[in-house]
Amino acid sequence: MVPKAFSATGKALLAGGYLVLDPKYEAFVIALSARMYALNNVSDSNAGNGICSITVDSPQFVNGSWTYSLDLARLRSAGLAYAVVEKAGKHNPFIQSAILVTAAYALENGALDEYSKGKEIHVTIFSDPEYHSKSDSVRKESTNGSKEFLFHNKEITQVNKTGLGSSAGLVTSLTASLLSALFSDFDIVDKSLNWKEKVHNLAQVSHCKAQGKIGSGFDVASATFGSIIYQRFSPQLIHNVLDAVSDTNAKLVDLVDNQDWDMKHELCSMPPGIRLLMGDVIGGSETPKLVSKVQNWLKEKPEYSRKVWTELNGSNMRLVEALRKMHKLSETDKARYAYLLKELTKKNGEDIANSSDLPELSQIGCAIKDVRKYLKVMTEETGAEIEPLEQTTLLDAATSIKGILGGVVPGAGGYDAICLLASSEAIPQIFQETSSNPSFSHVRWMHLTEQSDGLIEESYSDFTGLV
Ligand SMILES: Nc1ncnc2c1ncn2[C@@H]1O[C@H](COP(=O)(O)OP(=O)(O)OP(=O)(O)O)[C@@H](O)[C@H]1O
Ligand SMILES: C[C@@](O)(CCOP(=O)(O)O)CC(=O)O
Repeated sequence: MVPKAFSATGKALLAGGYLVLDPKYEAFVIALSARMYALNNVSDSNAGNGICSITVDSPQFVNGSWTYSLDLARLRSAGLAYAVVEKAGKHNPFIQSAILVTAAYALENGALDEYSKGKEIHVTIFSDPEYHSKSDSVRKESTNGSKEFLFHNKEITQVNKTGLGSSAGLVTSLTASLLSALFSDFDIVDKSLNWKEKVHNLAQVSHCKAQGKIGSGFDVASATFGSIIYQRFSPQLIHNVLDAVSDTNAKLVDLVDNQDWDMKHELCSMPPGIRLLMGDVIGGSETPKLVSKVQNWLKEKPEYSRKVWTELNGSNMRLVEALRKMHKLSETDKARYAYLLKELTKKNGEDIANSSDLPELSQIGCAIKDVRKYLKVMTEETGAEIEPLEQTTLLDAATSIKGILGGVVPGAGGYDAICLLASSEAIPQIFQETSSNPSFSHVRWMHLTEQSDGLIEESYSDFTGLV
């Protein structure tokens, strides 16, 4: 087998936090250039017959190696939970789950038979620098200089995360890498083979299993499909598979290959010349606490909360529509488009929202203002710090800088990050202005760009010197 490398993207949920948990509403997820990579290799092993060994190495972290033995006979008779064991008893729920679920799918499709004679699959994981805090780390680059990673002197569980969805990227790229080692016809480019959908479905199941809950799945969908308008699948689909014990493998294959997931992942990207600027805010929030406060509010005030959500959803959709219109204009009227971009570098978001002569831009600015207005209502109503005062001050300060259309707290909100829409041309000027502005002293601009594709195949040789 020729070794292959796959990568999946990180994410920012620009619009649709909380609402995305309900299949009624749509959300806008931007895929970001922080990628998680999974490189595979298959070799003969000296393990006994009927045992397949899968090792996953994550060399950027101390103790980052997990080896699982798959007893294929037990896998058939007793099911997955009893047949996959990490040799040293080490725990990485996301890696274990991806192996378990992918192996069950392969077993049921006869793709593990060849491995029963003792073969070893080896996967090496790399993650781009923006996923984790940089403290106490050493940079290393590949021989051709095209990849550069941080090597930490701590275990993965001890390194601070930046909230870009490392587990979703890991599960998605690892699933692709394993499937590519197991199925000779694995191909994510040829759409007719549906492999990308299969990676997505398997990764959703694995991610839910590892987390012990069924989330909205927007992070796995965007890690696979890229920047998208996302509408979730029915949680019952995955419930049924996770609940089944003895007949899981057949149910899993049916879920992955035959069921209608009835979800939306429609490609949607930023208009050219407008960029998403992510600021990592020093501090942090606990998403589950915020979510549970919001859920209490939905129960306590069902009618009022629905009204607020209807308004918030309307604002989210106006933002998506205004961005789409700009995109279209960039193709149909290049001169007008260039003029708008020039004006954006000269004006701030507050002025733009009030500019009747720039309706294309002011629609974006007004939609962002409305999104924030309703997130603020939710903040006050629920007591969850979704857009807390400190973030309001920061976003207002950003909206008064030339070149910035406006910004929001991404995802569940809180103190983690801010997400701004800015003119690409104005970025250097924005960096300069904010570097001397005390309002931004605790903001670190992340070096990220928007990605249209989520899961892609990488060139293996780009990692020479690192593997
Ligand atoms: N490079 C990696 N190597 C090995 N395991 C990893 C790696 N990156 C992430 N993981 C696994 O994912 C876990 C982190 O997942 P978690 O869902 O807590 O964070 P996240 O996905 O980055 O955050 P968020 O959902 O808030 O964006 C780690 O504890 C580890 O089990
Ligand atoms: C609150 C929620 O809607 C978004 C959480 O997003 P993030 O983890 O803050 O990026 C939860 C979810 O969709 O799983």
